[in-house]
Amino acid sequence: MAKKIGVTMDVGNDGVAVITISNPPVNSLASPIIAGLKEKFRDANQRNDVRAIVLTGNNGRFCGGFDINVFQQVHKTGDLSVMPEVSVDLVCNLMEDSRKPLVAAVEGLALGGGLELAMACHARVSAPKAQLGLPELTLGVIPGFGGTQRLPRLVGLAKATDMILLSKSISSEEGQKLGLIDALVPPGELLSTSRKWALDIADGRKPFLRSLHRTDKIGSLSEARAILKNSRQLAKKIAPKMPQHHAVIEVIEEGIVHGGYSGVLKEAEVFRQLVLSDTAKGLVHVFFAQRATSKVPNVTDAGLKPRPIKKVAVIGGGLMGSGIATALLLSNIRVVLKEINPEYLMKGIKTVEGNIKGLVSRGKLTQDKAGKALSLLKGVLDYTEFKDVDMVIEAVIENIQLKQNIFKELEKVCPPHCILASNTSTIDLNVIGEKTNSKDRIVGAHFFSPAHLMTLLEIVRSENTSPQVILDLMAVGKAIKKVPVVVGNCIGFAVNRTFFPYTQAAHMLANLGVDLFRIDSVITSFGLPLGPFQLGDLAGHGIGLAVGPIYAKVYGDRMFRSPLTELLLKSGRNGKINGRGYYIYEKGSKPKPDPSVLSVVEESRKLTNIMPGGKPISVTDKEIVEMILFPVVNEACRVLDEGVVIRASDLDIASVLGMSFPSYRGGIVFWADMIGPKYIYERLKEMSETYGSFFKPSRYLEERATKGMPLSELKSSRSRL
Ligand SMILES: CC(=O)CC(=O)SCCNC(=O)CCNC(=O)[C@H](O)C(C)(C)COP(=O)(O)OP(=O)(O)OC[C@H]1O[C@@H](n2cnc3c(N)ncnc32)[C@H](O)[C@@H]1OP(=O)(O)O
Ligand SMILES: NC(=O)C1=CN([C@@H]2O[C@H](COP(=O)(O)OP(=O)(O)OC[C@H]3O[C@@H](n4cnc5c(N)ncnc54)[C@H](O)[C@@H]3O)[C@@H](O)[C@H]2O)C=CC1
Repeated sequence: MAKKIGVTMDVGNDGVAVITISNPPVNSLASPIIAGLKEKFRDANQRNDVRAIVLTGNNGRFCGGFDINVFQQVHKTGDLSVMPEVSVDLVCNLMEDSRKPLVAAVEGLALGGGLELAMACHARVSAPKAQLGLPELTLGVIPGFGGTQRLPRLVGLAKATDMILLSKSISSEEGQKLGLIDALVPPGELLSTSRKWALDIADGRKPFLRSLHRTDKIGSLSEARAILKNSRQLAKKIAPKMPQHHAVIEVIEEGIVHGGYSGVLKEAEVFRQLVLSDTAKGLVHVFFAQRATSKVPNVTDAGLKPRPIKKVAVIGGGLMGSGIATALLLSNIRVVLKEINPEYLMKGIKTVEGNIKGLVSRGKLTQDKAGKALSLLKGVLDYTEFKDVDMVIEAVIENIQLKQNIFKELEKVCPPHCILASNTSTIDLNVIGEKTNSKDRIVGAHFFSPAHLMTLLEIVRSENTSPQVILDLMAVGKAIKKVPVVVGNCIGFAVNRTFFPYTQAAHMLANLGVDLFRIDSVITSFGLPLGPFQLGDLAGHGIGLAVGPIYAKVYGDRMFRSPLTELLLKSGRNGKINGRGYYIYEKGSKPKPDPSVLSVVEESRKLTNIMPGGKPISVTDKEIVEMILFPVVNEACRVLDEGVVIRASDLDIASVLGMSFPSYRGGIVFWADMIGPKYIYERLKEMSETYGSFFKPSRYLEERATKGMPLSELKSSRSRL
């Protein structure tokens, strides 16, 4: 069915014009909608039969803000002229300064430009539980329709800066307490109350308030400056590298010092500058990339419906199993947790309890909800309870034979509809299911540690996995608040495979004589939360040593074999787990670089003997970034070439959510395309000539560089999906 897009105006016998935005699904402010609003407001202001105006949105949603597709259009073309003039022309002149009173009738959500339109009205009536907020900073821009000026004037400066900097939404109930919402009424009374309110203003029974002209909530200049000082500190802490967080405070300050209208003008200017920033390009890409993961060809378009998953068995209550169980319980899914003996079972259950209590103590979960979640957990030592489970997620140790035996057993004890998922991080799913006749219901459910907090869920599909099973797992993933990304079956799947050169490149640099703490610091300055050495400490070096040979078996032609991990373990350093790795870990303090580890590095350097002429190489910070991340891009190219992901943006989202690649750089492939395949290819070629085949550019990269094509443009030839 065609989407009904437009703005309508109905004038009632009471003299109230109801202007309604229709642009499914969220009534975003696309250019025709903005043009329609201008036309209708002009019309309503001119018509003699209109005494007052109500603005609302169709289908229970007021408005989800400016159309983000327009940002993407600007990013593609660099042409800002497609951005309509809204802030002064529509919001100030036609709406706020209108002689006829205007009331916003809010339902569902008023976000970004949506809330900004509502704030330009002379009163706001809302249905309960509407979501109100200015999330523009998450897109690399600032509120651009006057929100930086009107929100502080309606809710106070401290609350407004908090909401804007943290992109935090509030409910209409909280909005009413703060003064953002004037009346809260049941949905059925929304329009009638709003009409009456508008007429009350017209007849002088209620005040005609223009938000931009208000000063009652701003306080004195010195009070405002103190709040803004705190906001600057907050911005520095939460977003040191984001231009929009710092810019928005300047814009708010302009309005405080020189008045709201001056603030609006500065806001418009800064907004247009930020739209073109690389940060906005990256974040807008991530917004759409995340939503695109919901569309899986031959699965989500196959006319299938997800089956209900009410009871799930998790096998293994170790690090991953306990985290997965936690995530399921928190979304009200019954969990059977199986372990091998009572001691390990108790440990697993205690870990789940600890995870849930941690959320309560951090204020993220109420005691009631925690109790409810834990009541859904049952620990077991055999398969009796498996007779009516809808899904099993196996999370035992990474051992092929053990997993094969478990899946053979599962086939016997689980009902025929039950999904059989493995959380393996490296083993081929075909190998895991080799001894079964249930290959169509075997699937990878690859969570990231800590599984109850990390949002990525890689759904690994073998050539036998049925579309229904994929769809069901996607639905469960969403229900437990993960972002499911469907990927193909290969060693390391999409994320671990793409990033296996990350640690190896860091080891190579350390063996070439570069200080490992400098490498970590350069990589964190680039935007990853941890450098490769600290990340290794966190995962534990035992794991690194165990998976090394698995990768070597398939990707051995492009591996750097570093003795560093083995030497580190020999010297009693397993990372954070035992308090010592490259860093020293003490309770209550930040990890400290351990200078004594340098003797281990020296030993490794002697064994590899790769320093040219026995002398450490000299590299710039930029070269460090390139030597570590270009091999990752190179492997990403192979992942794209082999069709391990459906689209390049899936790998972007997976790198952001699974590896914490900075979202403001748009993900690994987006970042590489911003730099340009040609440059990356040439640099890798130089590096491979100097340091060997680890850096050898892939065929895909070479082809894209030669043809001048972006890496993200896939040929759909060799898809595994
Ligand atoms: C002038 C300014 O100051 C600048 C702005 O307004 S910038 C925009 C500010 N607004 C926002 O940031 C809100 C962004 N949207 C959201 O957070 C969420 O989509 C939502 C809370 C509104 C709804 O969430 P949801 O119900 O889970 O649906 P969700 O899947 O996210 O979105 C549904 C569809 O609407 C689209 N959509 C949502 N908001 C949109 C927007 N503002 N513009 C364009 N498309 C939008 C999504 O891309 C998605 O499209 P597909 O179905 O084609 O993938
Ligand atoms: N550790 C990590 O960061 C990640 C690990 N994985 C994968 O998850 C799986 C589990 O890893 P971890 O939780 O780290 O291991 P772990 O060693 O912490 O836990 C494994 C648990 O499985 C139990 N177990 C073994 N055999 C069992 C059986 N037959 N029945 C029931 N329980 C059994 C063990 O007693 C142990 O408690 C592995 O396949 C691993 O590759 C996946 C993503 C990340």
